[in-house]
Amino acid sequence: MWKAARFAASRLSSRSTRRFSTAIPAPCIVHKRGADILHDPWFNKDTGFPLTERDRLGLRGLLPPRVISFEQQYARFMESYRSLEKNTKGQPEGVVALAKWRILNRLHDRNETLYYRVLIDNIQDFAPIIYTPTVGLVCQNYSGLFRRPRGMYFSAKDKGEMMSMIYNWPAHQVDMIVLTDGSRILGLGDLGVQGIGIPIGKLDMYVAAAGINPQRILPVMLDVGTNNQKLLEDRLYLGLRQPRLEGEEYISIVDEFMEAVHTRWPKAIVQFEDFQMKWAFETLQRYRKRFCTFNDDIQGTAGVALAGLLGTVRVQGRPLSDFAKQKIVVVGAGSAGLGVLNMAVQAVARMSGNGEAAAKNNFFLIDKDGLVTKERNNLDPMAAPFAKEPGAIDGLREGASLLEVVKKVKPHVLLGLSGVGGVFNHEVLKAMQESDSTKPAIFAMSNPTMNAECTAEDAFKHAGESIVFGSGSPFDNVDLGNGKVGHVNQANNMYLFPGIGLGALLSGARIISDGMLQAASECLASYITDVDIQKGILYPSIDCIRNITAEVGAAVLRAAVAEELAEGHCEVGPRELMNMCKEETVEYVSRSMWFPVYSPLVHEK
Ligand SMILES: NC(=O)c1ccc[n+]([C@@H]2O[C@H](COP(=O)([O-])OP(=O)(O)OC[C@H]3O[C@@H](n4cnc5c(N)ncnc54)[C@H](O)[C@@H]3O)[C@@H](O)[C@H]2O)c1
Ligand SMILES: O=C(O)C[C@H](O)C(=O)O
Ligand SMILES: [Mg+2]
Repeated sequence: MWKAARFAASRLSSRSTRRFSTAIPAPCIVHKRGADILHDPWFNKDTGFPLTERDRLGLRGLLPPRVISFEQQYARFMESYRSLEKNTKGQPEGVVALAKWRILNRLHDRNETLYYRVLIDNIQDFAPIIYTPTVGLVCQNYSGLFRRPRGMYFSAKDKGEMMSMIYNWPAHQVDMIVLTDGSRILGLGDLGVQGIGIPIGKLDMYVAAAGINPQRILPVMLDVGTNNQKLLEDRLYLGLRQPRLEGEEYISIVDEFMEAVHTRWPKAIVQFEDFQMKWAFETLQRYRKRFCTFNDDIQGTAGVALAGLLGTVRVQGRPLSDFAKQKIVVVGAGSAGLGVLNMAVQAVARMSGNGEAAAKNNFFLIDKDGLVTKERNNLDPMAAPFAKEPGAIDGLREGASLLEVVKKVKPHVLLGLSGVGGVFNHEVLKAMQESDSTKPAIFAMSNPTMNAECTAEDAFKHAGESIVFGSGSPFDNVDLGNGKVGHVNQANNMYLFPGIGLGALLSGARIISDGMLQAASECLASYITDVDIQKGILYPSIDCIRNITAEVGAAVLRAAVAEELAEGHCEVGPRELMNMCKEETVEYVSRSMWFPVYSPLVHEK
């Protein structure tokens, strides 16, 4: 439905933004003419070009004569989307999902203003298409789906060329870059160049949730080869047909890219996404003090999970300080699982005041070889701090199975970031009924849907109706009968990364500190009201993602100011940022968000 009120509000807010004019550009005047404008999705208004613009931009005769309003165009698109939904009813899920992705992608290719407007207004319906889970299917089928390029591709063959290549990007300013090497796409593994779908989807969320101007986003693929044999043998594969670079060769490519980006856009924020674990940690350590960068899978996920864990304590009706007493089993010792453990342990240490060593006691880490203990051969240095003394819990040996651990530990929380669908099987879920909590939490955070550790339905069916449930990809709420509903929370880093990026951008901080990330997580945790918490709701509805992002962005910005990292953005300097109270900061962040409306393309005479 057309959101007239919001439309009016956006116009009002863009007027009042003048005070801090940052993200909203002056009326956009185009230098292109005729068909070139119609083929440029940023400027194109399709049948919406008014007659004056048709006259002065050489468009007369290139369009049917009737001028259609933005509202009518919007309604027309939604009508075709709804009829596609109707016509594909009963067809296999994947076929329907890809058909929906195609219709949205065609609009994205043609008319960005209309695309982002329908995305923002229908985020609940469209996020599962442009983001997880459909984006996973899109990446898997990318070579077949490819029509037009989006973003930039830097390959191992471009070594030595990146500094000049970066100037091939047509936009003068870039604020937000999402970068992948395609090595761990969701739980789907190495998809090589096909992983570009992930940066595209994440940046769509940046536009929808954080109001980053889509002219200033850049999805990037670093193609250093692939170890996926099937892709290497696929004649349609569009990436380099060579095994992945390793060691120095690999890192020199990433170094060159980071230098090139920093040279052209020193203030751009680079989000690392879906890198295999070794490079995720290595690149984070290597760049986080030199560039404004973060790793979403390690740091964004950690913040969202921590907010969910704190919410769980509230659902149990206990004071937040009881978080230190929660026994938490983390399944998956990769970039995401270890990121969560690091942040959660720091939070416990802060709350209990007993230091990090003691804080680790209640956390248990399981990977593909079972319980991680100090007896593990070739113990990964990143996992080592969380390895248990063997026998620390009666009878639990190195490599104990998930079921054994759950039965012995009786955890308050079972949190999966393993990428393995169904690993929380019926037995494991049943064992959670013996948890020491009356309202245990089960987080099946792996993506996409088929990689979730369990389904929502199975969780409520086997672990009991009193559980709190979260999943990385969306599931429908579960009907428990007698009018009762098992609430499904989407525990996905989409609740934080847009606010982290936007807050960092507007603060003008040179780096993204732990304090800024902690502020983001705390802000999300406190967003939920006690009334929602009573219903097992840990995260707000995605429908209000812009409001959440404004709050999170403001929290990040204020943390940057408090740590004296903020250098300001555009005309808003550090002193002005410092003088803003909390409410003014939230207002500033909200008003800096770009909102899709057609801008005039010619000066009024
Ligand atoms: N919900 C979110 O916001 C979110 C964020 C980040 C990652 N994820 C998901 O988490 C998953 C893992 O991501 P990652 O970056 O940590 O991957 P990763 O490859 O770095 O780590 C995967 C870990 O799972 C372990 N594992 C594999 N099989 C297992 C099994 N049968 N039992 C227990 N552990 C097993 C591996 O040993 C490894 O430690 C992916 O599916 C990803 O989509 C979700
Ligand atoms: O992409 C997502 O939906 C979340 C996360 O970044 C992931 O890698 O699974
Ligand atoms: Mg990711």
